[in-house]
Amino acid sequence: MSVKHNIQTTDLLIIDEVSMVSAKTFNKVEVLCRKVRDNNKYFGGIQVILSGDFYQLPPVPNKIIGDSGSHCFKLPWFDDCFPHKVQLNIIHRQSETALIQCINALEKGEVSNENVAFLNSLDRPLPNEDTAVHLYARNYDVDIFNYNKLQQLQGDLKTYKSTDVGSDFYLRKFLAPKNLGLKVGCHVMLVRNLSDTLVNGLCGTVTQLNSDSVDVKFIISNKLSTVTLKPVVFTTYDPADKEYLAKRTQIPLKLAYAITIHKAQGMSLKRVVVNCEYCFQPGQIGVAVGRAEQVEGLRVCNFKKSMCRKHPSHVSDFYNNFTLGILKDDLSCCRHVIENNGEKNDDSDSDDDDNDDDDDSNDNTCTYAIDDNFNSDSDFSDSEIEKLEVLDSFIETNVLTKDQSSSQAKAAIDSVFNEYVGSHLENDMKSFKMTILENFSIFDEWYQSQISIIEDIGLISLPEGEKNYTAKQQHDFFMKFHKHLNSEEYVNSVKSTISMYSKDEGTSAIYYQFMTAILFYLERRFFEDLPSHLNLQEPESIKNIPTSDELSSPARGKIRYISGYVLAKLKHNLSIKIRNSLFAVGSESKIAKLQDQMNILSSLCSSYDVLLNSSIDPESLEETKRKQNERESLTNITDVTFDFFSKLETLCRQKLSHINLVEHGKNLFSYVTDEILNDKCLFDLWVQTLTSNYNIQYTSSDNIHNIIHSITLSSENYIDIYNSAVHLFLKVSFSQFRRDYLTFLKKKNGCFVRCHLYLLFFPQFKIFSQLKISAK
Ligand SMILES: Nc1ncnc2c1ncn2[C@@H]1O[C@H](COP(=O)(O)OP(=O)(O)OP(=O)(O)O)[C@@H](O)[C@H]1O
Repeated sequence: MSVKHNIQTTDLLIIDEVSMVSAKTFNKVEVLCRKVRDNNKYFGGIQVILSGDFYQLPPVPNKIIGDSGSHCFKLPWFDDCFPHKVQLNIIHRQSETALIQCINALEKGEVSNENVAFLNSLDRPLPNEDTAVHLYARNYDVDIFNYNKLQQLQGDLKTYKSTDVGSDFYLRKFLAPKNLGLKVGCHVMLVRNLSDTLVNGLCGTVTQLNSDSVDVKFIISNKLSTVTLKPVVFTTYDPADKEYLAKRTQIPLKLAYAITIHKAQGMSLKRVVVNCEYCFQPGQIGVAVGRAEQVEGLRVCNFKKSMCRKHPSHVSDFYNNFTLGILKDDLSCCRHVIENNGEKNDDSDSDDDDNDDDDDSNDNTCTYAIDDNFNSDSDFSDSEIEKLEVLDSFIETNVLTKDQSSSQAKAAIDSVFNEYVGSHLENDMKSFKMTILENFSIFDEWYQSQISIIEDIGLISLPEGEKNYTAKQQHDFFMKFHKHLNSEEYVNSVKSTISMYSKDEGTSAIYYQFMTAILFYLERRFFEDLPSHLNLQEPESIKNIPTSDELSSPARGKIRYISGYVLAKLKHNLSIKIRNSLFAVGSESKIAKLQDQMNILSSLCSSYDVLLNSSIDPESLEETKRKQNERESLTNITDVTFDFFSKLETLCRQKLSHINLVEHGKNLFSYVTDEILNDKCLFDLWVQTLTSNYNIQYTSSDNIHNIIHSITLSSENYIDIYNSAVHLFLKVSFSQFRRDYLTFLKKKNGCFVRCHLYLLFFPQFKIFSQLKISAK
């Protein structure tokens, strides 16, 4: 049955676990129902019941589709559409008072010392712990636990390899694994809705492994049934370009000895081990502990009071304003007509009540992303997506026209985005790029207007038909272009365009940077043919470089912050490699090596609260915390690790100098990388750092061969991580140098406009190899 038919014939829609449904998704569902049913009542007149607990897990933000993860009740039309709210006060899953009280406290983030003592008392082995479900915050830990568990199970391992098409970025977000390793008797979970009874999240046991299918025993409606599962297609669809970003064909199963807390929300579990490490969301530990039915079947590991976060105040406000409202017998009170409310709701990207202004700009648009983020799998089958495309005829979308100017605009977006790949702004820029493409016409309008402004400036300053422009003509152009950049008209045009995409002040500055980079891209098109032998005055050395000891606490805090980012990024990359290798044929030694690297990286980090008690430099920690926007869950480095990175920072500042820039031009980055990687003192410090944090693991029963093997492996890993950590840190330093250099030129050099433009046009200082700059 098609999705469209389902929407047209539904009378009552029940949405459970609504705390995890974002405002953006919820809004799209409302618009879709209204448009498909061609009925102007909320949800096209479908009666909607929401159930859930907003003190449980909040929605997962998805930057790729511009979803900030706001709660659905923040939508401006929510109260109008849902006038009746009912609170269920009787708890049936648990009966033990201490447990119930503790779950409530955890969900609200108001944990008392008694609660802490109670939770700590639950860190003991369970009877039959082998049969318990283990809950973790991160997919990585879940996959590793399942991998180890399957290795321990008797029997032959069979690996089902997926068939993949598309980008790795999206492929790794599918719940169905790349390599599905199974043994007869293993515990698995269905990761796809296949029918009314075979639903996403259903657990069972493998009974037979066939060449291209798997037999699984499930309990369905209190009866045991064996089902043969064949591969199905998982897809991620890009509504802006109307194309698939990724497709994976795989048997819709996943090992289920461990699952994420997100996946477990809604379950009741008889025996459960909750691992609190890396819990970062408000309500997350409460949800995990709340899965247990009895204290007897609950183990809680690695709990710390500091992990309990409070929900934002709008959640408690929501409950404080709870009211049943006026309930009419015929329920006509629940079927409002939208027209009466001034067309409040459309499918603009607004996902909270601050964004009402956006509405007119996007009237009647409806795009929908099939979004496979880390805990929610697409429930649409492949053929259903094709059917969904039919809906486009109902809905006037801002679809990209394929005319030339639009494709040029897209090329501009791609080119500018590429400048940020690998930088700390990459994710933000990617998210903005996706947002633009979703609602392309807003950007395109701005883009076309800027083209005509620059063309005007060009025409005035650089007469058509001339082959070589004089220095005066070029100067004239640069000055006018610069004047435009600083004009109120330009600033307002960018601001108003951005405001149609986002109201979040935190991201606006970054988006502003993106739009201005687009302008430089446009300008560059005029100058591709210009002779590039302009003379530059030689600037003085940029600034004095402080030694590690002279660094101020904000500077130390910044080094901690950047190093934390570098290590987090390396850990993330490693976890992707490990997850992709699990169960791949012949990958055991590779996995062991990568896991060792992960342990080494972890040994360089520490949690914020541990650091606060142990660090000799609490001042710089405060600064790091401020830079991390009060988010203590981000990666922090130990004091010993700090010593290494501050030495690295000093070296970077010494090597990234004007003299080296003049000498090495566009090869500056690779020159400095080689120099630093070959610095013996730095490498010595690295080895000291690692050996003081990390011990090579071997047991007393290991023979000498095994011990030497471990040492060799660890030494290789030390070098691998050294290379990647230095390389990434240097990239960050390099972009900082670029910014400092620009500022310097702006202040000190009369030709700053020219430099400024060239520096921005030619990443990696390419232009300097062509310019005649001489060192003193
Ligand atoms: N009225 C009832 N009488 C007896 N048992 C009930 C009743 N309602 C629910 N239960 C039992 O309580 C347990 C929890 O129910 P349910 O999963 O519906 O709660 P929930 O509020 O959705 O929980 P959560 O949101 O934490 O997942 C289940 O085992 C269910 O069978």
